[in-house]
Amino acid sequence: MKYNVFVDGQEGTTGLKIHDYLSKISNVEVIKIESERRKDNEARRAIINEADLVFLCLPDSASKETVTMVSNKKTKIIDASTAFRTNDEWTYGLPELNKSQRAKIQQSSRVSIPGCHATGFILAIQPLVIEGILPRDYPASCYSITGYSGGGKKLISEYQNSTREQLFAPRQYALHLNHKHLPEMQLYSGLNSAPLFTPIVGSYYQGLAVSIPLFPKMFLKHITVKEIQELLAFYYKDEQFIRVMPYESETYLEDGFFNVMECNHTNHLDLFVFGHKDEILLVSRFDNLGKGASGAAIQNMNIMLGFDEGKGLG
Ligand SMILES: NC(=O)C1=CN([C@@H]2O[C@H](COP(=O)(O)OP(=O)(O)OC[C@H]3O[C@@H](n4cnc5c(N)ncnc54)[C@H](OP(=O)(O)O)[C@@H]3O)[C@@H](O)[C@H]2O)C=CC1
Ligand SMILES: CC(=O)N[C@@H](CCC(=O)OP(=O)(O)O)C(=O)O
Repeated sequence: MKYNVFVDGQEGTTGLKIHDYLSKISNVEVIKIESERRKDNEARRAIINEADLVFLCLPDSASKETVTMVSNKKTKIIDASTAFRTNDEWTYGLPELNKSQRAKIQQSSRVSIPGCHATGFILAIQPLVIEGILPRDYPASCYSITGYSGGGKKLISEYQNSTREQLFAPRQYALHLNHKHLPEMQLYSGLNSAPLFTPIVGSYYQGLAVSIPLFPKMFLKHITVKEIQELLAFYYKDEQFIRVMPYESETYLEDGFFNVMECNHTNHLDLFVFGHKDEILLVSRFDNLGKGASGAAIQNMNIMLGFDEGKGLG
């Protein structure tokens, strides 16, 4: 059986990458809209209601409007925007979140893809909350380094068409401490409040690493840094896309430097545990366009349509 799949936002960064993945999956038929009609609501409404599954790769406001156009009860939606991630009528598309999330995704017809920074934070921290190591009122913080493709066509164009010297240096942003991923970071980490989060964009296309400092003296239980690594490795042992690196992760550094681009062009997320008895640094590394967006969208599609979860992602 072939499924009709439509990508709304087909010419955007996330949409183009989803098309790349779809081209490797035989049992989907990709329906496209003529380029000049891609913002024509009547054309979009018709095609959306013809499709078995639609990816929305649009700004939040356009996603919200588009969802109101769906009248075919059989049409499944996967939304890449921030619009529905904490909406309880939608399922959070992070299959590795806990033992029941995959089944929820499979049964759902409305799935929201997690934010890229949020993916890295939640997957690193929530096992420690669930296992009663981190108190729910832990004052968490994290910073994230991302390639500029995370900002979509506009930021890509700024980086690729400007010679402004300041673009060569890493740039912090969201310094009002109100980044749009905070609500989902709080809700799905299990913490009582959102972390203090500072993202940094660098002068490279793709690749992301979220770093989370932890202070064991604030833990609820005594646990060594090596045991934290073992706990994460056990928690994710059956997950094909999550790799928990051995504790002596320094061997994965290059002359002492971390390579933020190592997971690029894959759907993998690598988790590292650095530190010693008084200070721990968790780092999750992945491709912002892979597990951080389009790869995650395909993984969710595979679950929703009953395909092998890694189909097209290899
Ligand atoms: N880039 C990334 O790493 C990630 C992005 N996301 C999210 O995915 C969504 C898409 O992001 P991204 O691909 O980066 O963004 P882009 O800006 O690269 O692409 C957005 C696309 O949406 C189209 N579009 C905008 N408004 C409308 C509308 N009203 N009707 C139809 N099409 C419209 C644009 O058209 P046009 O071609 O005319 O510009 C463009 O093709 C966003 O919500 C973003 O936050 C999520 C995770 C990561
Ligand atoms: C460099 C840059 O601007 N990155 C974006 C990446 C996140 C993104 O696209 O947001 P959603 O996943 O929520 O859609 C940001 O931090 O806002």
